[in-house]
Amino acid sequence: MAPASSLSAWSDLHSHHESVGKNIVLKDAFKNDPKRFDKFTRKITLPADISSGSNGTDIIFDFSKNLITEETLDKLVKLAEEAGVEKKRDAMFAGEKINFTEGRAVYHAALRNVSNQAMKVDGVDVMNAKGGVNDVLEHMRVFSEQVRSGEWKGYTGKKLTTIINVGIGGSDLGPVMVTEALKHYGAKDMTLHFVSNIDGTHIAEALANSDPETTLFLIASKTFTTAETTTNANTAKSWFLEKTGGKGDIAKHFVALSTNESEVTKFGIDAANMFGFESWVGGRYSVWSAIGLSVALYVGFDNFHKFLAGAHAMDQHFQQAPLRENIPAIGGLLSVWYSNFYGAQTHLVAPFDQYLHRFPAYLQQLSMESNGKTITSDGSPAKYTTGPILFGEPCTNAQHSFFQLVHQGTKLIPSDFILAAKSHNPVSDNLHQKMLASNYLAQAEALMVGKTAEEVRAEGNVPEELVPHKVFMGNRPTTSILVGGAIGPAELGALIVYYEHLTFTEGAVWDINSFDQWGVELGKVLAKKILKEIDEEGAGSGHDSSTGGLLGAFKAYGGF
Ligand SMILES: O=P(O)(O)OC[C@H]1O[C@@H](O)[C@@H](O)[C@@H](O)[C@@H]1O
Repeated sequence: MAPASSLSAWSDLHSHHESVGKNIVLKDAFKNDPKRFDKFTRKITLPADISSGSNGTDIIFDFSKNLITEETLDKLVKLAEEAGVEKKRDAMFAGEKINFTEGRAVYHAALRNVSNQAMKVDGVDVMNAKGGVNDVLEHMRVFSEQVRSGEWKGYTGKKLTTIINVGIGGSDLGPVMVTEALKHYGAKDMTLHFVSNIDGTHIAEALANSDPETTLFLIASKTFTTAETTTNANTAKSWFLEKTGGKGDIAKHFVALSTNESEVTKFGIDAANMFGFESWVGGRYSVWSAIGLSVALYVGFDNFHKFLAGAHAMDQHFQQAPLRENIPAIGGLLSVWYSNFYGAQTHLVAPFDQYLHRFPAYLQQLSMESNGKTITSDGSPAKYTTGPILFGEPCTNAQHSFFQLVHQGTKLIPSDFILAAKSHNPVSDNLHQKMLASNYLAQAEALMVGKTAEEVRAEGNVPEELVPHKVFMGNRPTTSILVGGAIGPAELGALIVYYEHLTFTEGAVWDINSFDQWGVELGKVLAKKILKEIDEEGAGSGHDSSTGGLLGAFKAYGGF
């Protein structure tokens, strides 16, 4: 594929930005067009049998407070067509090896293919093959039901009620985020810990509160070679054997979620207690795979299945909807519009939902590990900016910390706000929910309308020198996502996949490989070398004076 900047739609968008885009005044656009909300809002309805309420849940994506006209949208769609977004999407769903730097298919959609459509990689039916998607799901169902019912017992015959997931990156962030998001559905007698950091504090704190007789360890690692995970897992194993006086049965208390059977058995976990997946599942897309076992254990397999089904519904929408109606494609194209034509560097995602408090952290890996790339498909550096810096926190908290910059800073920060119409906790007669919703609406409105100097003056009693400080520029774009019910497993699945395919669309336009992550390697290699040097005499070799100086100081202060 050609670099995005060589496409005719790209230059066309540049002229369009000059003549139209940069002059759009959103509040006027709304005044001039009473139908603007309808024109730029898209909706997906999830099937009733998987939705959190008794009717199918609508999820509304209101794109109308973005800096676009109908013409802009047409031109962005043209860009997607010229960049081959649909062709690339179809290649992904056909199991082609679109991860071209690793020679792999990108097939996480197969993991949530609950309608069991034929999906093949290299001619192999990944759904029904022995050890394939359906077999692993069945293994997860049986195991999660046994643990939840107490039929699966620890070595002294007790039910396992503490789950410690040991994993990092995609083998941590998805499970943490989803179990937090679905806490309302979680087993009340279960305690979950997610240990990821190599900082010994993380595993120590989890173990300090755990009883080896009732603890189940999930060692989650696609490769089973990640230093943090293998080290934490070994520490957990030693603790378990020590606490049980060598009588603890590893087979009853340790399972592995991985693609690497030989490393799993080397670690001491029986292959029968391994939940597998394939190399075509990228780490940041692995919550749908065996890596999601903690989710299935916590919320039950039926809910895990609904989670997959909600994701599948968004997959089908992405596959079938024409680009102009295609929700994730529009999200991705807007990101390109702001990144490449307005010079925006960031993408804020703020869920007005406490259960979604780890959602932005999850999306950081999804977006930035996927599209934090410079090199395009022909090996040359992109002549344009690529992946934005994604950040966020739940609201209303974020409003009281960094929203100052979003409202009055010098940067343009395209923002997504997410709200569920129904709360799982309608306390104080829904007062909290109404206040939450009023903030969700008010923030997007305030960012758009701003406040002029005249309006500040009209408030009265404002000394003239303070007027400029109280002005809000406004015209700051937001996308408002409204879940027309509560956020249950299916709704959450669909929301995640919206961001997955948004990220896909961005990468497809930018002509980069969104599916490798070579950028995480260099630091790992250097850390290995330095680890050895900590145990050797001196301050290492071949380092710059800063690294060498700090290494020496660390050893001196730390007593190493
Ligand atoms: O699941 P494992 O193989 O332990 O990898 C954990 C994480 O490691 C990082 O370095 C990246 O490669 C991530 O994409 C991955 O999710």
